[in-house]
Amino acid sequence: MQKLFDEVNSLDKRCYSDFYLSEDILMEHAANGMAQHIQKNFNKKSTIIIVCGSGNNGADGLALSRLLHPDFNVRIYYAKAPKSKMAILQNKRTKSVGVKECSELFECDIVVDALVGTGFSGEFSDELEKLMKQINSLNAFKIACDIPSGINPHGVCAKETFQADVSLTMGALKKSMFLDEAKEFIGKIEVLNLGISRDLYETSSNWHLLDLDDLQLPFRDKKNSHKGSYGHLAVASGQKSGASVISALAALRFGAGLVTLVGYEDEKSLNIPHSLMYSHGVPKNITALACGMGLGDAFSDLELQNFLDNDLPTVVDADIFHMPIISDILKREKLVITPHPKEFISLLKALNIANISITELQKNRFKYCEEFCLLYPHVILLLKGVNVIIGHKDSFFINPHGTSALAKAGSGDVLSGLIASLLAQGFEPIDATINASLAHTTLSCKHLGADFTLTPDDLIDNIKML
Ligand SMILES: NC(=O)C1=CN([C@@H]2O[C@H](COP(=O)(O)OP(=O)(O)OC[C@H]3O[C@@H](n4cnc5c(N)ncnc54)[C@H](OP(=O)(O)O)[C@@H]3O)[C@@H](O)[C@H]2O)[C@H](O)CC1
Ligand SMILES: [K+]
Repeated sequence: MQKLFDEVNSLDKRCYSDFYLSEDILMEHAANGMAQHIQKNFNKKSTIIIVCGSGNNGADGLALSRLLHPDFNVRIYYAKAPKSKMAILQNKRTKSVGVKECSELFECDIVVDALVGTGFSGEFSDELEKLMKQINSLNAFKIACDIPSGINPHGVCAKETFQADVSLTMGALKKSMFLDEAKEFIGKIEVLNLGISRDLYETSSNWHLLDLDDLQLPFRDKKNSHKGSYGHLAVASGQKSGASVISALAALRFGAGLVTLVGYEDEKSLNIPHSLMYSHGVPKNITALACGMGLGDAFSDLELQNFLDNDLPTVVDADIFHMPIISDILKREKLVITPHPKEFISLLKALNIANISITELQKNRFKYCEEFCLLYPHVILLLKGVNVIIGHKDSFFINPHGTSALAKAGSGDVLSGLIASLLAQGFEPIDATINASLAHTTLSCKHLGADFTLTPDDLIDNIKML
């Protein structure tokens, strides 16, 4: 798990005041980190264009050029004249060692984007937008200095943002790198050391990035056990029963001792897989509930109330977010909700938190998750997206490991099944949500076929490879 920050200016300032480091020392380490990355991964004599802007991001690029010259064939492209104190100083140093500039872009091995970093605001001028298009069209390997130019600290991406293969970011991870919109531009991420260990550079943070190896799987340590030792999950099975079957099968494979579909259809007409139970009411020894997937209007209000008439850990998803009963459900303890953006905006509207479009939500995912969790501190929120956000009270976790392979009907049903399975097995709701989300993305990474071929059945099948 790694810490995430809104901004790192205050962390830099702490280095000056508490550790007696100067801006120059920090910048030299930033540039040296980038130089080491290039020296490790590319042949000497590779041709490198460093596109520099007027602020300290440009200054980082200028310092990098000095460190790589003359071992590499470096050219500076001045997109804007050096303006900040450090950019002017670095430019003098660069010129004094004889780094050459270029007035036009050309095909090269590496292009480094040091046009603008965390100081970006507004939009690019037409001229810079055209330049960025040109840079993006180069075949060169693309390295973003700190953050791709065009992503601002609030995560809003410019119309033409640098498309990095790798972002070499200074000191600590910034939250803006993990907005869904940024996923297209950010590439791989490496954090560079600024002359002090990352542990000392970083302060505390309520936001964390989940690593795949944070995953904790169910562990069967009891030798003298039976199916009841691992929980009994009830899944509401409604109009589109396939969704509940997917959830139930995922839950069973992920370790729940017993999974029962609860519905009011004729069992024989449904063709239920033989590993699942089917019941017209909630069995007595249930340890967790899952509700909403494919539910439609199959349950009467009374049937739904009966299903939920207990204080068991519960995960709700899909159709339930559009039903009036959601406001009662949100009063439950041990509740996990897993909306996708469209469901979340409908929920925010129903709860009078905000009346916003999906675009507005996607640009401000962090803010709206925080607002919801402040008002519903007992609920675990999992907001779906390419970078999943999990929130509880004032703690937030981002799972960035999802891929477009998961963009398929039924993926969400698998996720709710995984969460429900861990709830049934006794995991705390926040741990169930984090671990199920990590397992879900790990399952998609284990898929051997092309990404477009992944189905919910593959995900369930892959659970045995965890
Ligand atoms: N710990 C660290 O993160 C460290 C980071 N360092 C590097 O410093 C930058 C941040 O430097 P800063 O000078 O604050 O900001 P930038 O260089 O990113 O941006 C400011 C310049 O960008 C120009 N700008 C802003 N918006 C636009 C725009 N829409 N179009 C064009 N240009 C824009 C602005 O120009 P003006 O003419 O408007 O003034 C500024 O000149 C950080 O990202 C790191 O790379 C240090 O190395 C220390 C450690
Ligand atoms: K940049």
